[in-house]
Amino acid sequence: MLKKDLRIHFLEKRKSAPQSALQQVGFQLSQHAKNLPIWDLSVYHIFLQSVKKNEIDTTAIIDLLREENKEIVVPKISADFHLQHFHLLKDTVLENNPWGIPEPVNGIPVPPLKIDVVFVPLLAFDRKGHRVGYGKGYYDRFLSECRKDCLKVGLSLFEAVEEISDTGKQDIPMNYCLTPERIYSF
Ligand SMILES: Nc1nc2c(c(=O)[nH]1)N(C=O)[C@@H](CNc1ccc(C(=O)N[C@@H](CCC(=O)O)C(=O)O)cc1)CN2
Ligand SMILES: Nc1ncnc2c1ncn2[C@@H]1O[C@H](COP(=O)(O)OP(=O)(O)OP(=O)(O)O)[C@@H](O)[C@H]1O
Repeated sequence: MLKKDLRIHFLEKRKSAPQSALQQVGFQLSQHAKNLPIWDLSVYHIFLQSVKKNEIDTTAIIDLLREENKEIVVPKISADFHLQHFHLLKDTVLENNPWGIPEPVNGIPVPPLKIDVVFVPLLAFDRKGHRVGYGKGYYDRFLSECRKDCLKVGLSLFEAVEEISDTGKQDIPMNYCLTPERIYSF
């Protein structure tokens, strides 16, 4: 299937998920995350839920990262479809952007090369670990700035589709995807 069709289909499907389910899924994914071989590292990047867009609630994963004493980094939209990245500290002030995504108001940027693990927001993914996001290329660009050995863990409400047919050179595949049902390794 084509990315644009998958995007439409799964955005629509996500609209009907109640907030309680998004919280429940977040908890299930955090339980799966405990079983991934990713815990010997230091710097973990995670997105903050947009309630408005019915995204997965990532609070349980953030709590897990805090328990494990990991450095936590979150994204902020910058110019030209680029992201900047800031530490999430206890006193970090967050403000919702126009898409309902909480973002740090300020901070010292963390270079992508310092990041060891990225939890990636997904609309859909396939059996090879390719992904579909909102289609603005924010994560495509960001992941291309990370180290080759940076681990990429997709978080998805829905199970894998058979194949995304229009993947290209700039698409960086995931190492793992977590869904409510299972862990996919690629
Ligand atoms: N929670 C969360 N944070 C994230 C992402 C995400 O998917 N989830 N991102 C993943 O990429 C980046 C932000 N990506 C975005 C991608 C698309 C649009 C977007 O649809 N913009 C529309 C305007 C829609 C409107 O006006 O309401 C547009 O530009 O046309 C916004 C943010 C970084 N932070
Ligand atoms: N590394 C890159 N540098 C510049 N442009 C890029 C890069 N990667 C992807 N793009 C562009 O970004 C746009 C969106 O790509 P794509 O359709 O793969 O979206 P997506 O992966 O669903 O989106 P996202 O990265 O926002 O989650 C495309 O027009 C693509 O050409």
